[in-house]
Amino acid sequence: MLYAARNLRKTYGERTVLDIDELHIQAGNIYGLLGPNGSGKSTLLSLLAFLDTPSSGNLWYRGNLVRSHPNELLALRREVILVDQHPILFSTSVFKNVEFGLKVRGIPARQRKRIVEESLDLVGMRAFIHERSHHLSGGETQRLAIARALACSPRVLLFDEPTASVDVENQIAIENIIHEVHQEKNMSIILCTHDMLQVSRLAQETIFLFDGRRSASTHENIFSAQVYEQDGMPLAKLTDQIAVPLASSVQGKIKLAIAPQSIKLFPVTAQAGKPQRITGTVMQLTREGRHIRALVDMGVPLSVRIPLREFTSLSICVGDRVLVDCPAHGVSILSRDG
Ligand SMILES: Nc1ncnc2c1ncn2[C@@H]1O[C@H](COP(=O)(O)OP(=O)(O)OP(=O)(O)O)[C@@H](O)[C@H]1O
Repeated sequence: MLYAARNLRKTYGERTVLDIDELHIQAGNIYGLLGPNGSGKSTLLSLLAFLDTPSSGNLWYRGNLVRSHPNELLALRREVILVDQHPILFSTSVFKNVEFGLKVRGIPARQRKRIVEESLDLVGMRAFIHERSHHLSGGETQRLAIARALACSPRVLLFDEPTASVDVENQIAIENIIHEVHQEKNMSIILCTHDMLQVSRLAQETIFLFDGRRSASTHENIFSAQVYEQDGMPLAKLTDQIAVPLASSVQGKIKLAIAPQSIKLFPVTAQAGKPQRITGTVMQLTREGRHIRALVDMGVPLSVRIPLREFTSLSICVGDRVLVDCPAHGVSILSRDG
């Protein structure tokens, strides 16, 4: 077991922002860490990277209880490296940025040069070795940060939204790097992201956080909504134009999740029939095993999971207008006072 945690809490003043009863993370896997904004993902990553200590509860790393003694934490930080979404680089050369961690570890100069070159090769950045790091683009900066982490041969790599601020080309490059590092070096990886598709492409396991707590199921399509009644039926208003039906009657503001597999799409020529059907545009279609994941823009983005056979008979393409049906049984209320 790589990590285990019990009753792990982080509080700021009166506010508990992370409250994890139980967590087990196996070595050698890629874990996707998902959750809406403010759900505690970065807080959990900081604890797992030993950059912060919990307010209460226990964390074990490779079977040993983690204590908040500075020297012990320092030793653990050599095994676990967090690649931040906005890496802080020294305003020197790419070479010196990657070399720094090796110098700190007392690696001799000739060996350092070889390791820096190999690490830059791994991320396709060897040609930038003498560039000033502050001249790099967002994607190159992220790849340099990965090379800097890899140079130190960590046992565990943690990524905080590695592709959030990069273009598609760099996103593909970074996903390939993560995949190769995992395959070739058998490194354990925890990847915090908002991108469900990225998780399905890269991760074997998923951890989902909601309001600082672990959630048993992976909620997607999370919205804040105002509940109202129409003809005695409870509806949740997502935007001025969009409302979805609820299975139970509640009042006020709520936070809800719409299960992607419950949503039905129809060609826009089909009769709308029910008033809750909404129109949207298909923005992206991706194969996920025996399913197709469709990203539909209906004013707000909606992720839809369609069995392959059903999708084939639908014959919809990217750019098509579709009718969207979100049945009440697929809408779960996550919290009141949304
Ligand atoms: N140093 C801090 N002091 C006070 N509150 C904090 C501090 N750091 C984080 N928080 C709060 O803890 C909660 C969880 O934050 P965290 O950054 O872990 O969420 P997240 O899931 O990573 O969000 P995002 O997806 O937006 O990055 C937030 O409400 C945040 O405001």
